[in-house]
Amino acid sequence: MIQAVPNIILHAADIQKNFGGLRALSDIDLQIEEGKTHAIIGPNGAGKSTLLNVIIGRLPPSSGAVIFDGAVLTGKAPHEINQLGISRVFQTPEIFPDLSVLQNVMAPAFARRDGAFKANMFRSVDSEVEIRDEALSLLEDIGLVDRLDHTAGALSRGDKRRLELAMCLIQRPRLLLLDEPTAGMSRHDTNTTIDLLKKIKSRGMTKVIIEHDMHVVFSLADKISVLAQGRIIATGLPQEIKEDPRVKEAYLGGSVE
Ligand SMILES: Nc1ncnc2c1ncn2[C@@H]1O[C@H](COP(=O)(O)OP(=O)(O)OP(=O)(O)O)[C@@H](O)[C@H]1O
Repeated sequence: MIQAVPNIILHAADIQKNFGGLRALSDIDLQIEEGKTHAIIGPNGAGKSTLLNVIIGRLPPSSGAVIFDGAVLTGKAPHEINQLGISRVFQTPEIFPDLSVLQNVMAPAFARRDGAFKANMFRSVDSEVEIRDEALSLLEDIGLVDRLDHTAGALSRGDKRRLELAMCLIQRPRLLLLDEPTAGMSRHDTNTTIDLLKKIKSRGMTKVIIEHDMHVVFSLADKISVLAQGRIIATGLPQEIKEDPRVKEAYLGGSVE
């Protein structure tokens, strides 16, 4: 067991990741403060998704370690990392397409309660009043409560993404990782999602968010790290990042306003 640093819930320490001859991540040292929203930004191919995949155990680092609340995650399977309290919203939503919207949100709550999914989990669904109420409240938050009995597979891509977010939230993770949570959404849906993520923040959940949309980043982030060519070139408060010449250069004239 490694000593937990106060307020730091996650520490990716000295991470390198190689794909054959390509070094995708170099000398990564990322510290995430509990209860905060930490955005990771950077140009295409900078290594953002690779870093997220290393954190959630989908990719082993070539060297270095990821520490969550004093426990080393490196070497653990993704489901073990999930059980420790880390959830991730994917770029491509991972939902149960044949189940209803409500059943999709309730399913992870049964897993949370029982420690595993069960084949008969919906048999006594009506007696699971608390789980149902929690799911309905989340569906209200994401604006899907009027479609709770629709088949999830028939939802639009943006709605599927918000559904997946509700499926993560009902697990009550301590750390939520969001990989471009508003990609492909209309401006209206993006703003609904920003409002929802602000609401979660008031509940004290820690979030790491990868995002290209600077409106989303600057609406939500307490802290921002900038990745370029596999290295963190800057970490700071949003205003510091906006004014950092290294960041402007990494975007090659692109705007971080
Ligand atoms: N499984 C893989 N095998 C080989 N190379 C990979 C693999 N995954 C990513 N890469 C390479 O690693 C580098 C970082 O990719 P990554 O997807 O992490 O970047 P990103 O910052 O998430 O990009 P984007 O913003 O476009 O999603 C890129 O050069 C990419 O081609």
